[in-house]
Amino acid sequence: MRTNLSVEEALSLVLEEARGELSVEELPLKEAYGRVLAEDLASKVDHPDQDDTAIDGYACREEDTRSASPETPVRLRVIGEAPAGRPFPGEVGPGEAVAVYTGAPIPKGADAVVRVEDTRREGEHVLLFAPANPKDIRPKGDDLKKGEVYLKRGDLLTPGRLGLAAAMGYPRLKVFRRPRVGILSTGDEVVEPGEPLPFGGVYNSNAYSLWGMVLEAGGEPVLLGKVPDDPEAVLARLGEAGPLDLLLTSGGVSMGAYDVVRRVLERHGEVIFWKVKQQPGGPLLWARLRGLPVLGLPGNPVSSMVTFFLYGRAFLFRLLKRTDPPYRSLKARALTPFKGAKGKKVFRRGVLSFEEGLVVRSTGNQSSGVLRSMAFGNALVVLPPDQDVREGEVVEVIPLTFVL
Ligand SMILES: Nc1nc2c(c(=O)[nH]1)N[C@H]1C(S)=C(S)[C@@H](COP(=O)(O)OP(=O)(O)OC[C@H]3O[C@@H](n4cnc5c(N)ncnc54)[C@H](O)[C@@H]3O)O[C@H]1N2
Ligand code: MOO
Ligand SMILES: [Mg+2]
Repeated sequence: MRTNLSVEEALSLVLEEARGELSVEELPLKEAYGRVLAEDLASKVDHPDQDDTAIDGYACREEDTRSASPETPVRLRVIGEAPAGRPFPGEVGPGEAVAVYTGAPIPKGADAVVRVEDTRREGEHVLLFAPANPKDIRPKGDDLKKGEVYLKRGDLLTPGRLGLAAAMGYPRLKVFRRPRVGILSTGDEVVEPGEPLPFGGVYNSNAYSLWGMVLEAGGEPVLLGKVPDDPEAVLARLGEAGPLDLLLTSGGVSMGAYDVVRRVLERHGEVIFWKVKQQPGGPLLWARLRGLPVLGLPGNPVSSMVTFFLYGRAFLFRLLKRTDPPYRSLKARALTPFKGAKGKKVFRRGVLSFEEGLVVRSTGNQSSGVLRSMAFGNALVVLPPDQDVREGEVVEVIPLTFVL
């Protein structure tokens, strides 16, 4: 077992275990939203499928219209119209125009369009008060070229990408199965919300914060309930869990005599590392139990969320072969001081906003037991070991919200 690792060493040991191949399922577009593509997608079509007009107006020959102005309008004969989806069957000759509507194919013979606002219709004719512009023609394949790959295996299906898959002609998509992530809460004092709270009890918040974080990361959370600080109970509950790709436990990984998770994993599994030089989340544990990767999250509510975000989420991204990184670092100006810690990388919670540049403020009380910092913070403020940040200094921040 390794111990007292840096964040970077710990992360690389976690990612090493994300080796499995997730099976693939094929889903209709709507159900594929928020899932991860398991195949590259080449467009089945050109879009537009021929040159079309970007504006409502008149398609004509640009050379006929060069002298058009409000004082010297050009008069063309209107020989027909082309609404979107109904191409004009004939050809535009000199001195002629076809009324076209946004998205309609450009009629043969025309090479420019004048916008309807710059014209006046007079029966069979139209007066042009400005020259027609070739730039208002969208060339064939401007958006999509048939055969070109626009979506890749590992791409998260965001709203724009789901629309893109539809635009390319796909009614169904092959996506990776969502990894099943067990969430086991430990602690004699932990009580489910809704039950009466005994003296010294605490409602089980970790299971629900983690439920949301697992979903957000593309996993399928499986609540395994709560077990007391008893090794037999922990093992028995795991035996009932069904197949999992990752197990999250919360609590029981620190130094206490009742910190049972660590002892169970030492005895019945293999602990890969325990303790990372970070705060919160210092007692984090990473183990294997009968082939199942186990992330032992510290019980404090902030610690369990921050460690899942940094390690569990990254593990799931790797398993899903996601092309987007699990998180991104930005720089922001601190508008409040942030306290570092000796020998540890520190992840404070802050509110990041844009006010003449990116700025970040502390969420207030930074204790690992104060869950409101995660409920109302939107970023982690990263402090290298032994460093405090003063008001006005530039600091590394990791947004907790979705950034591609
Ligand atoms: N002597 C030492 N004591 C502690 C150390 C240390 O290094 N030396 N580390 C501290 C740090 S840092 C953390 S973090 C915690 C981690 O403790 P455990 O993982 O063993 O967790 P527990 O002791 O079971 O619980 C800690 C805390 O969290 C509350 N908790 C637990 N589960 C839940 C839940 N599902 N929902 C809400 N809250 C939960 C629990 O009641 C405790 O208050 O250890 C420090 N101690
Ligand atoms: O690491 Mo503990 O997570 O500081 O409270
Ligand atoms: Mg403990």
